[in-house]
Amino acid sequence: MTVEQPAEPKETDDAAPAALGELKIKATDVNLWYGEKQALFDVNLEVFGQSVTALIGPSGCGKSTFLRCLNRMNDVIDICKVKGDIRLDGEDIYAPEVDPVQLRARVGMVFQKPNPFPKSIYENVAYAPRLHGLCATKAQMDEVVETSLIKAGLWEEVKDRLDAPGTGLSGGQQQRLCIARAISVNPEVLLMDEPCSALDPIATATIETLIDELKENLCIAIVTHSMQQAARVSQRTAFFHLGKLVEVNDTSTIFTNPSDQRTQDYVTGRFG
Ligand SMILES: Nc1ncnc2c1ncn2[C@@H]1O[C@H](COP(=O)(O)OP(=O)(O)OP(=O)(O)O)[C@@H](O)[C@H]1O
Repeated sequence: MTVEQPAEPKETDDAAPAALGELKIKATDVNLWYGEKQALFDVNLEVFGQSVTALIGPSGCGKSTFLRCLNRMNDVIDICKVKGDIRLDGEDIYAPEVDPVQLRARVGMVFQKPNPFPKSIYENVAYAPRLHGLCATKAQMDEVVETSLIKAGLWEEVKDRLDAPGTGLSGGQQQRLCIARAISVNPEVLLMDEPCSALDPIATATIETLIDELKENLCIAIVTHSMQQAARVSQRTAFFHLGKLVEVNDTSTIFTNPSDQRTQDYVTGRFG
């Protein structure tokens, strides 16, 4: 993947209420191509801490592609080229000196399909802290594993079987295990790409409650196909269409009084 910087990054004109917390990520003029095909066009978006930003829009509009720009997961796609400027706490995440592995410890990700490693529950959570050398002793690691599982709302269900395979858990438990794995290295941002699409309504409700709790200490960006979910879990919503960010605003405004007709049509179910 190659990355080019725009000559003069433009300011975005999003005004965000102070209640959303500090500006965490600022994406300016992001354009992205898969080979010859352009998938993102001049996307400008600010993401704030201690809040949830939902990315919505019809299938193929670029939501997941944009989300993957935020922790450089697109780097692994050879044909992918990103142009633009993305800053985390003011630092350019595409700068040559930035190590993508370190970046992904700060900006964790949870995927659509729960994907625990074929290892024990304990080892799933311990993997990243070990990779990053965060724990000097077994006792410290035990504490990180327990704390992460508590924060992910899974501890009570698994504390007596930490050596059992993570893949043996139910789908909803596996997804919470993946969340525990992602938060085990204390990320500042958590990216969630349709985290509930493979789950039943009860497991979905559990994850949504968890998202609400996690946002107290985390900046969360979530891609969702469910407008009900976006309305339930997010404070801000960004509507994408054909690779463009059409509008972003507080969630209630997007759902009740959007400024663009395309947003109106999408949130009222006229297309998508
Ligand atoms: N690895 C890839 N190689 C080539 N094209 C891709 C790749 N990933 C995505 N695309 C294309 O980029 C565009 C945006 O895809 P993306 O998955 O980001 O959309 P999306 O809004 O998340 O869609 P969905 O809601 O269906 O998941 C689509 O046209 C898709 O076909």
